[in-house]
Amino acid sequence: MTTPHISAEPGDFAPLVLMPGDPRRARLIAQTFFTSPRLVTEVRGIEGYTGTVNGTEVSVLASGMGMPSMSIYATELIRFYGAKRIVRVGTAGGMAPEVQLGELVIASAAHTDSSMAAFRVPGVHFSHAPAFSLLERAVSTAREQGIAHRVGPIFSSDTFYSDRPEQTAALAAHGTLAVEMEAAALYGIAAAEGVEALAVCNVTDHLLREEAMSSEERETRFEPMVEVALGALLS
Ligand SMILES: O=P(O)(O)O[C@H]1O[C@H](CO)[C@@H](O)[C@H]1O
Ligand SMILES: O=c1cc[nH]c(=O)[nH]1
Repeated sequence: MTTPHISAEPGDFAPLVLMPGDPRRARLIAQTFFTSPRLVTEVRGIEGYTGTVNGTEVSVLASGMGMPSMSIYATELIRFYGAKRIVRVGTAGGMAPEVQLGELVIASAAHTDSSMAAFRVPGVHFSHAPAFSLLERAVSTAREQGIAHRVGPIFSSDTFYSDRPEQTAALAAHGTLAVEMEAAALYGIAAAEGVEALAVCNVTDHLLREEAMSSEERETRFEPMVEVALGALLS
């Protein structure tokens, strides 16, 4: 059995899955952290690998960019491949003034402008939240390993090139730490499907300041983020 977007066979994916947006980051994560990684899918260049970490099977699958793409891959992973815990390992732009490049943001909630949110529970402004168990373990791992991090709400946006500085200011004024483009969809799908999800993001630029990592740094500076994500997934 394969799906329209994943060519893996049943059993090829572990129940524990890391999801970066970027397929090259998926490959680098597998090469860096997994013992005996094997490629299990590469439809559309969206690479997925399964290997072991400290003897436990773990998979990584890129989500692509944006909530429609994340929704396709997360739904197929859960419904057809038995994923039970998914941790997004992404990049994000700082929104709150205190957020610094290179820090991790562990998302305790995800606001969104996605129209998908309006259809999740009709008539309700659905709250997109992670599994507390994953959140708690991620925070403990970051603390134990001395990894700079912040915990709080993020904004999952449908727009990368936003022309609405007033929206950024208002979100920051409401305690929003950073912006990315997938976490709310993952949290909504996980809630609907009865599985656990979390997003941990590396801050690679800042919307209020002229600061940004290069595209190479965005792709390669992921190790603290993955350590924290694995701490959450494997405990
Ligand atoms: O680095 P990833 O995980 O792709 O995450 C962020 O980067 C992309 C935009 O450059 C969006 O997918 C956003 O969510
Ligand atoms: O979605 C994203 C990701 C990184 N930086 C941003 O500004 N936006």
